[in-house]
Amino acid sequence: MTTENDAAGAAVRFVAVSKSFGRGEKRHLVLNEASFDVPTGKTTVIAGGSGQGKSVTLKLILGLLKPDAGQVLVFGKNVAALGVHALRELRMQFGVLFQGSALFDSLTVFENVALPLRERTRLEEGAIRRKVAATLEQLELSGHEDKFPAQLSGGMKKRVGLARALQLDPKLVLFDEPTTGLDPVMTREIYRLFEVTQKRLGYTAIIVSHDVPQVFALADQIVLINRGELDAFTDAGQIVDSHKPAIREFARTVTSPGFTDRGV
Ligand SMILES: Nc1ncnc2c1ncn2[C@@H]1O[C@H](COP(=O)(O)OP(=O)(O)OP(=O)(O)O)[C@@H](O)[C@H]1O
Repeated sequence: MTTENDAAGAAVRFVAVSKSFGRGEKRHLVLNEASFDVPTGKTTVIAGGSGQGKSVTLKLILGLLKPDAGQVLVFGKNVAALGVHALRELRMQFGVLFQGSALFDSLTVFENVALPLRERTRLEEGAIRRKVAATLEQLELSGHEDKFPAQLSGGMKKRVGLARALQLDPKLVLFDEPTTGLDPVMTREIYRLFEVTQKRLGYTAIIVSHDVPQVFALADQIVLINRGELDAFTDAGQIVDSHKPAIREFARTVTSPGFTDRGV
């Protein structure tokens, strides 16, 4: 039986989690007794084909969806069992960067990044200004404080989104397709800045991405989802050895020397 103490060392733990949508013949099983741990302070990449359950996995962690069976433990807490207040407290420790960057068009770069500090802390204006300036510098956005999102390139918008996600010093940062719409150069740039900030701040990162196999280079752990099956690996080379047929099938769709060398 799983207890909260078992989760020490794992920021997130999925214990035999099942999730489906629809009923009867239309029932669609997205996760079938899926289990994996997200190690604290490390980077876990979640990959899989379209519609395989990557975003559902993130939503279960955020408490936006509840499992049909099993448990999702975040920092040792069963997310589905938390009340509104406790869930809000838990989410205070999360940073989130989703596809569209979700910037407010009517706010400047500075105000977008300052928003979480204004809404969720009691910091004084001077402290807010110093903190935002420091983050903008880390993300190479100094000098752009007074611009509006419409004046920014796609890559800059993502950087502003990342700056905002990091404002509350999160312990866990969730990235859902952080490079959507970016060219390869900007994509590399975002992942470079991700690595810089993660090294500096030490947060646990979960990245959902289609940039396979490129994104595997960032991963301490790779979680693959295909046809309801989920398997976790510490090295891309191990994927072909999965005992789960649906995962081996997904590996066949991924072209990289790591796979082809192994005859997949
Ligand atoms: N609220 C919902 N109601 C019904 N079905 C849903 C709901 N959320 C997700 N699904 C279904 O669950 C499956 C997994 O969806 P999910 O968004 O997690 O896929 P994904 O792996 O993130 O795909 P993509 O890479 O295309 O974003 C899909 O078939 C989707 O239609």
